[in-house]
Amino acid sequence: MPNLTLILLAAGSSTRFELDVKKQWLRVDHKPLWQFVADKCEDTKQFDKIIITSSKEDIEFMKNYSDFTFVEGGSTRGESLQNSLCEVTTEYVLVSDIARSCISKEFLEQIISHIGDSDCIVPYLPVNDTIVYEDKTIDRDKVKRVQTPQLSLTSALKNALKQPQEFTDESSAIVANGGSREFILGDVNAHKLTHLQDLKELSCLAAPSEDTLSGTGFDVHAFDNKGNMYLGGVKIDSEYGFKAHSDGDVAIHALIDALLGAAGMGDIGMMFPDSDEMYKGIDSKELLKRVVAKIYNFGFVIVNVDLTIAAEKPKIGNYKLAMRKILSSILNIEPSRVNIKATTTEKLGFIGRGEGVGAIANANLKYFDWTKI
Ligand SMILES: Nc1ccn([C@@H]2O[C@H](COP(=O)(O)OP(=O)(O)OP(=O)(O)O)[C@@H](O)[C@H]2O)c(=O)n1
Ligand SMILES: C[C@](O)(CO)[C@H](O)COP(=O)(O)O
Repeated sequence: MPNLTLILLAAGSSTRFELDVKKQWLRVDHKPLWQFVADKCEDTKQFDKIIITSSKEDIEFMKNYSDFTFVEGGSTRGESLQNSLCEVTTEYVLVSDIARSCISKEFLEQIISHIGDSDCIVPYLPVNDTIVYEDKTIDRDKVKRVQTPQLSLTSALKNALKQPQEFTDESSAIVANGGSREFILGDVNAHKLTHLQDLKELSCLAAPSEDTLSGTGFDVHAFDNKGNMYLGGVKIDSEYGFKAHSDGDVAIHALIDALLGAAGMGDIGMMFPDSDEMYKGIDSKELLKRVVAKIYNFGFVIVNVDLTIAAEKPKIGNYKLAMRKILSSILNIEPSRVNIKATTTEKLGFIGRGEGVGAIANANLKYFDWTKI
């Protein structure tokens, strides 16, 4: 095995992709795109270590999927690279964009076979179109479309990145610092996923699995003799509220846990710790909105939810339709896919004694089907 670390840059915000789902979280069968790429690279058995840079909000969730080394990225590709390089101890480092999702084993091996030939080995594609630069047609044979992965001498890359300016690829930084670069022929399959239409160029990506993922949630809150009462996002006509760190909307809390459960994203306490003053008295609809945004960002769509509110008091019947409407608008699904049920506990237990309210929720998710756009 060469003395080599792989850095996969995946901390971008996917802005130009223009969908709720971040491109790194599109599913290829059941794997997120970033894991699909990383597993494929790992299968080559060429790397001492594989580092994945990721944004702060994605990193904890990524750790649930695999054992790669995860490093928090920065606000630019260059910053993300710098952060990852701190973890590199091998003589050479291969850097690639996670967005170059169809790089093949053969292409990786081809690049690695040039190890030591230069400070940086750079794949490129020739340009076949006429190129006009500032209204002047220039010699296209002198123009190259630079790709990743790029193979660098780690010390040369670390030194090059000490320069103050921002570079769009590794080789430009190394050359600007007086280092050497060798171009090798690139691969059309290393096409970068930037815009939606790029998906058409990435034929290695299998459609997402059609699995339905199901989650449950359960929560209880005791009554408090003061405050407002909210249930299912609706203000209830009541002289008392709930004891809670937030507004105590037990139905939304159960729903959040059902959604997080279906997505494999832990629970409400992990996401919004009740030790955090930031969430004191917070409107639970706000918490639900944040969870829903993450669910869509991470490549899921919500199929339906079903909520049961167990309460001796207050009576829920007159509020069910309002709950259905408000929750469906937050979940971004049809009201018909949000079911609200209410029950008593036949005067049994703390609910029966009228000490508080319990709620159970179920949520079903599917993977966002990017093949249908
Ligand atoms: N702060 C950043 C910005 C980008 N990248 C990574 O660098 C690669 C190239 O960036 P690009 O394809 O432009 O991805 P995004 O930055 O996510 O896209 P956009 O510019 O549309 O937001 C991607 O794999 C991206 O995840 C990164 O690790 N850290
Ligand atoms: C490094 C790179 O992939 C080479 O073409 C490219 O510069 C990075 O992509 P970005 O869109 O500029 O972030």
